[in-house]
Amino acid sequence: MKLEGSVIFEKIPIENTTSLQPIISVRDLTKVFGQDPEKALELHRRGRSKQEIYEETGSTLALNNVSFDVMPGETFVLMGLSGSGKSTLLRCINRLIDPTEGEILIGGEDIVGMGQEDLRTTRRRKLGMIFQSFALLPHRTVLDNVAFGLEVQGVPAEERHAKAEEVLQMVGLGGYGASMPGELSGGMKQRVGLARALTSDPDILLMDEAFSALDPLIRRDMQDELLDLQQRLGKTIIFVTHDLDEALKLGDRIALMKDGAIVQVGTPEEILTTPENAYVEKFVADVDLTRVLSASDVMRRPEPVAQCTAGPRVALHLMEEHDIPGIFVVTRQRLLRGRVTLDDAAEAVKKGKQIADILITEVPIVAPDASLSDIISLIVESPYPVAVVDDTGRLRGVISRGAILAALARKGEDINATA
Ligand SMILES: Nc1ncnc2c1ncn2[C@@H]1O[C@H](COP(=O)(O)OP(=O)(O)OP(=O)(O)O)[C@@H](O)[C@H]1O
Repeated sequence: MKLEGSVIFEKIPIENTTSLQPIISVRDLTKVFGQDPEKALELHRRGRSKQEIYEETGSTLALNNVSFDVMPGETFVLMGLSGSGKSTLLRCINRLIDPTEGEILIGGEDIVGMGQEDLRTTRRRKLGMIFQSFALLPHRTVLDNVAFGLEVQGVPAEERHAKAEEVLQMVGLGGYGASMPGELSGGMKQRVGLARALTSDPDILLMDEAFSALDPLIRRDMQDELLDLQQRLGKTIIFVTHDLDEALKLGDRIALMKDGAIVQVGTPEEILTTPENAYVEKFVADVDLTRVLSASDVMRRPEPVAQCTAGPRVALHLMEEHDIPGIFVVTRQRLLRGRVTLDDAAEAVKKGKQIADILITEVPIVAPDASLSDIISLIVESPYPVAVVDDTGRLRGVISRGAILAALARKGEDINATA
């Protein structure tokens, strides 16, 4: 048996995503509300602010040169304060609002220049929309609400009801088809909204503050449900929210908006740890990092210390020399067998045992993507550093109590350093 730390911790090749085409491409999108968009745009090109443009023309520059791509299967969150342009941007994507300038490609098709017939087809086949207000028809049953889109398309009753029943099951509302919307709680109503958007099996879900009207607990349930659905169905989601916690929880990437422009696009971690300007920094200042960081963010990569055949005396010497509190033993670079502490090694030397004889096998193990808030008590209570092991059994890293504090302090410093 060999004692190895992590000589083998080469980077795992990340799935090659460069060949993927974006499912949504937004380029230089601008929207002016009001009588005089030309004048407003001209002032905008001359560098006038949103406020100045409004004062001079009475028109509102709601979107200001917005560009971004969304990849298939991604949850892309539009976040920002009230009035920053999130809803306008979302509604331009399905053309509930016509942009003033710019380009939006959905699956390579230009939706801005599309005629009404093609637009209807694209909306039906590719885009599902979910609103904060649920927008259910109060005098129709849940089943008929969910089947409504199919009914409009002329799908026969039996077929559309079967499909509606299937999606109701999917969102956890099997058996509620005969209920009326008024009999349902807010969370259930929003499940109906979700089911209705899913009936036509669109590639893209556009969600506008979809959970904002719900009680906090129900809201959390719905967020979990959405993550679960997304995992199962692989939809592309554009999710509008003004709530940073929600954005951090749901978003693969987040676009932070201000005054109609995107101020930063990045993963939740990038937004938190490398804010591009003072506005983003202020926005994320109060975030609880333990909820965002995962085990792999705070773990220390284990170093190889010795061959197992060297015996406990060598291990003891190396551990003392390098101030290593303990070693994990890894067989064939994969299987975590357990752990030897400095005391154990000293004991083994005294008794002439082999390291293999004194392995502690009940080592706490966590997954690399476990959130720090979920594992923090385990780490604090564990007498040993916790092992981070991936689903192939490979030891990816080690988290000690000190490592958490160090990581949190480091993230804090990173954030301060970018001020
Ligand atoms: N139909 C409209 N006519 C005129 N101005 C509008 C219209 N819709 C939105 N606006 C303005 O455009 C700007 C962006 O509004 P938008 O609703 O997109 O922001 P938001 O970030 O979604 O805000 P909220 O979270 O409050 O909905 C705001 O200044 C708003 O007043």
